[in-house]
Amino acid sequence: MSGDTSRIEAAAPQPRITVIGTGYLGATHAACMAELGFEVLGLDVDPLKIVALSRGELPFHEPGLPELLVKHVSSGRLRFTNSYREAADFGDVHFIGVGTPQRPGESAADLAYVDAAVAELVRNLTRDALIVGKSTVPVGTARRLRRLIDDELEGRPEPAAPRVALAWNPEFLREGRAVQDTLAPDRLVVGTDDGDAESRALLRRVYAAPLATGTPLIETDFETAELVKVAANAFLATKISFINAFSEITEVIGGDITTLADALGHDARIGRKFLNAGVGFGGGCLPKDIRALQARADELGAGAAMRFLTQMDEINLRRRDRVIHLATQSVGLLQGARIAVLGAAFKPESDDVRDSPALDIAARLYNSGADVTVYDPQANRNAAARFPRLEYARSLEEAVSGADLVVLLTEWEEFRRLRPRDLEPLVRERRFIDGRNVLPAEDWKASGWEFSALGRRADVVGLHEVREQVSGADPRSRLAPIDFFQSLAAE
Ligand SMILES: NC(=O)c1ccc[n+]([C@@H]2O[C@H](COP(=O)([O-])OP(=O)(O)OC[C@H]3O[C@@H](n4cnc5c(N)ncnc54)[C@H](O)[C@@H]3O)[C@@H](O)[C@H]2O)c1
Ligand SMILES: O=c1ccn([C@@H]2O[C@H](COP(=O)(O)OP(=O)(O)O[C@H]3O[C@H](CO)[C@@H](O)[C@H](O)[C@H]3O)[C@@H](O)[C@H]2O)c(=O)[nH]1
Repeated sequence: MSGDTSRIEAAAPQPRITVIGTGYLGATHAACMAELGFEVLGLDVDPLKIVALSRGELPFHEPGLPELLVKHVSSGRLRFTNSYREAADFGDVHFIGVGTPQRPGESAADLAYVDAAVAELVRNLTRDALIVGKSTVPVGTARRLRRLIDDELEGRPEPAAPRVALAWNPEFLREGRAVQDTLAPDRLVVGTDDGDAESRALLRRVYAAPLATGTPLIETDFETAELVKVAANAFLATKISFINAFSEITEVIGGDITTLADALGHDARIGRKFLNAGVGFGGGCLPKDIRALQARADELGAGAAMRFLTQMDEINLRRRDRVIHLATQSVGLLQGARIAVLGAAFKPESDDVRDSPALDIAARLYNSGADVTVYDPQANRNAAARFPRLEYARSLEEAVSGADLVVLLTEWEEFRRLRPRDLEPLVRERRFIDGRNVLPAEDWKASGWEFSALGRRADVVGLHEVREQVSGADPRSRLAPIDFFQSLAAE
């Protein structure tokens, strides 16, 4: 892709670009725009982020991005600021990539950051500009922002009033593959009002490089563009929950969930991707986006159509309960058990712990009295900021030392390569739960491990054996075993 940039550089003058909000999405977008040959200014309200980025230091983990950041900060093509005035004076095209998190205690998205960013930008604009929304928003947001922009401009003296256009260009990048997904996306979607030809033409110039290599471009209205984004995430979440729903069946009756997924995936109409059964989806996108979609559909009086998403969410969250249940069955009593949790990020190749199944499970095990040590190759710092009371190990070996149970919850390559003999000299008990279905169960069982995985019938000590273990010499037997058996019976 970078091979195409010389042609773009030659075609001066290029529009100057600002990216407002320099988190996972915005920092990636800004660096990739610079890679495509544009002069770029990134803006964020977080002063620490701006200081770090201006020094060429990426404040999060994303493969390939540090190199691009250093390259373009050094060349001067990529700069960062916290001044809206500077951004408004600089840019022809302003991408909005601020957060749209779930509102605390509600399902709906919090649009306060998007509204504030657009309002602040427009307030400072004295020249014509195209504002391009990239944040994931509920359908109807762009049309509402159009009115907000018009209201903001109303009353300005005529010669000074700039012309401000708006387009919606949702982002589909995945964390861990953000650079590739931005430079060579599967598709580009651009929503405009009334077929706004000028904005479309400008964005075709911005995206000339990916378009030249055949990236499909879908030019449509605001509503369709907004909906493509949330529909894509809803579909992906549904695929994951679909296979995980079958896990609940195979866990009872037997069967192999991975073989089932492989067999389904051979049907080209279904496809194998996103059918990996395990502890399910987390992160800063899929969970909040399906909840926000359900909430928006409810507001629009179309809630019944999206009700299945609530079920997808429930299936997803039940996977976390299943791990707690397996862990309890395995160690007999969580109170005092030493549990090593491998993984804290919501997925490998990311340090993002937003709504991470791994970290949620680790915290729940801890809250049930287990002595939990977490190890993640990249996310320990973010995890510790969220749950400072958990223990964090600097290595896999340190995490599993003396463990009564090892639980794999994020499938980093380092964990996928694990073999029984790597852990045997370190653990206290040979017990393993594979929460991502990435290890060969038979090898572990053959080495004498009690090994269970999601989507497979539990192969852990049964209730009878648990009873014996707890009433035996184990000091944990003093911790209310009666309550424990009653709670098991109640399940
Ligand atoms: N992370 C992804 O993989 C991804 C992919 C596609 C879409 N999205 C969407 O992109 C948006 C951003 O997600 P993210 O993961 O990058 O979030 P993030 O929290 O990493 O980054 C958001 C940034 O916006 C900044 N910000 C907040 N208010 C601001 C304001 N008024 N002006 C300037 N900066 C402001 C924050 O300080 C933060 O740095 C969300 O809508 C998300 O759903 C994210
Ligand atoms: O078969 C699978 C695939 C994924 N996951 C989990 O699903 C979550 C999301 O994974 P992924 O979609 O790869 O990560 P994100 O970076 O959150 O990307 C999603 O969310 C982004 C933000 O909206 C979109 O831009 C992307 O297209 C969309 O894939 C993670 O917890 C994964 O562990 C599974 O459990 N099983």
